[in-house]
Amino acid sequence: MSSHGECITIHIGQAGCQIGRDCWELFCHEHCVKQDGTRDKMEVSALGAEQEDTTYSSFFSETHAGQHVPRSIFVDTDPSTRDEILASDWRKLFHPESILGYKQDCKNIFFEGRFMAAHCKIKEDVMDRVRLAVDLCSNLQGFFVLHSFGGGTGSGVGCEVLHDLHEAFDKKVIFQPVLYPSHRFSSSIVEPYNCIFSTFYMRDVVDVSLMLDNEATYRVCETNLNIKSPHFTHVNRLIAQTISACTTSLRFETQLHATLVEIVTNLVPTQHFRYPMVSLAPVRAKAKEDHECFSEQEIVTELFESKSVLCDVTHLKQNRYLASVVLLRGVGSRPKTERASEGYTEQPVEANHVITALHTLKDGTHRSPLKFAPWVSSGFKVGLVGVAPTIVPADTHMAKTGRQGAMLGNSTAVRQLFVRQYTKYLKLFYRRAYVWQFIEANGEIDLFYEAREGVRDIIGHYEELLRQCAQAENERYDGNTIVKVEGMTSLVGGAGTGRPS
Ligand SMILES: Nc1nc2c(ncn2[C@@H]2O[C@H](COP(=O)(O)OP(=O)(O)OP(=O)(O)O)[C@@H](O)[C@H]2O)c(=O)[nH]1
Repeated sequence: MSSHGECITIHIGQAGCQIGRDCWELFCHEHCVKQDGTRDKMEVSALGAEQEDTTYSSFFSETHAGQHVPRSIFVDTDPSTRDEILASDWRKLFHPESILGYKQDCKNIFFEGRFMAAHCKIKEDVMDRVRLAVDLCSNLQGFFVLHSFGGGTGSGVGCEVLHDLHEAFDKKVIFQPVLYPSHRFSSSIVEPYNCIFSTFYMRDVVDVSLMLDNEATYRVCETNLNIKSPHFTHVNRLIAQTISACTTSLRFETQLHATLVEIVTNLVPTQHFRYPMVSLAPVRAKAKEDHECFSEQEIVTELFESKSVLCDVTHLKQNRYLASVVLLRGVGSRPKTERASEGYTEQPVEANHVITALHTLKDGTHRSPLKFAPWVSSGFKVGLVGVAPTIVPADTHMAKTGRQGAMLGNSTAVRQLFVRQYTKYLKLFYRRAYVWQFIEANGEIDLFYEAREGVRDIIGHYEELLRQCAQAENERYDGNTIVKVEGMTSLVGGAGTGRPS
């Protein structure tokens, strides 16, 4: 039994399942679970203090045979995802019936996904597996539902599953890491339709949508990991590392608690603003492995820099944070003169240092201070775990560091993602381009208008919030950007950030 309560992960569609596989591979390495699901006793005892830590049972259930089974469900309409998992080295890890595959994909169409979910028994199958997984929990915390908004399965099947999940377990947290379609790296022309429908239909059934996109993740792979032309393997490993950093306080004994409920409570001031971005730091190339050590101050500062954020937003400093959750893990930094072999003793990350670092960032004395909405007085939730991050052996690009942090930041900057997809949607819909395919897949033209209005409302809430911030700070909102009364500095200007007409 887990002291924190259990979490069930659901991976939907190709992107959700592929990233899910990488997440579980990493979790297994972190908790010394081997490919066949047994725990490596030698590795566990080498970890010392971690030996007694059974918190990992929040993500793994243990059978009488000593097998550790992920509390997870994989579902894709395309049969190849299931076949790939069952042919991989990790096939013994997963319960075979928790990997669901069907006959054909959803052709990139949201309504096809919804139709298949209802008529091919997909959501019944998923909910059956969910109920079985819930029966194995003694104190379920909630669900992680990982999928993309660009494909038909991730969006359409995801939407149906989330509605059922919300209805059946309305008291449990639903935490949704979302791969939002990105500016340049889209794989289909109808992604804006899928994305706007998903954003609209899932807005009331999920507690938190953690926004990630391929564009920013590719950029971090290129700039921080020095990978010349990254592909999904690299991107997925980085996303898995980020999700791992976001869940450490749920899987390890903590020095400072951050349960799923606490994370959501602190992060979401109102239901309108529940789209935090996420960042990971430090992310360094292997070649720099022994050349840097990281203090709490450095990690915290880097977490709030736009180069560390895994969704493609600009003008971070000119936007406003509503809340943020900082999750740090690791042992002491490794100054060059104090290598382990030379009597170096491990010091856990210090809670006081982290909190001081956060306040320095906020109080205006820092070289690039953070700006919160004027009525937010504290704004930080901190979680700490004294276990160093792990890199999977196959990852030859990322340096192993003794410490790592993730930041979930609820910022008005996220509005840019909605605006970009909304603008693309309007351009396509103005010409009624590709609409017939959505209608043929059981969509209705009215739903296009409804979704458009719904997402416009979401964007409108962020704009109203910025207007209120401007008023409270004695600045001026000019209908599109906010300008300083003195000095006329643009607050939210920049390409792709304005509101579409
Ligand atoms: N990071 C990452 N993105 C992916 C991966 N596979 C697909 N994507 C992105 O996800 C979006 C498409 O979603 P998919 O998950 O492939 O599609 P699906 O949900 O399976 O839907 P259908 O193919 O229509 O059944 C595109 O923006 C792709 O660029 C992956 O393994 N990793």
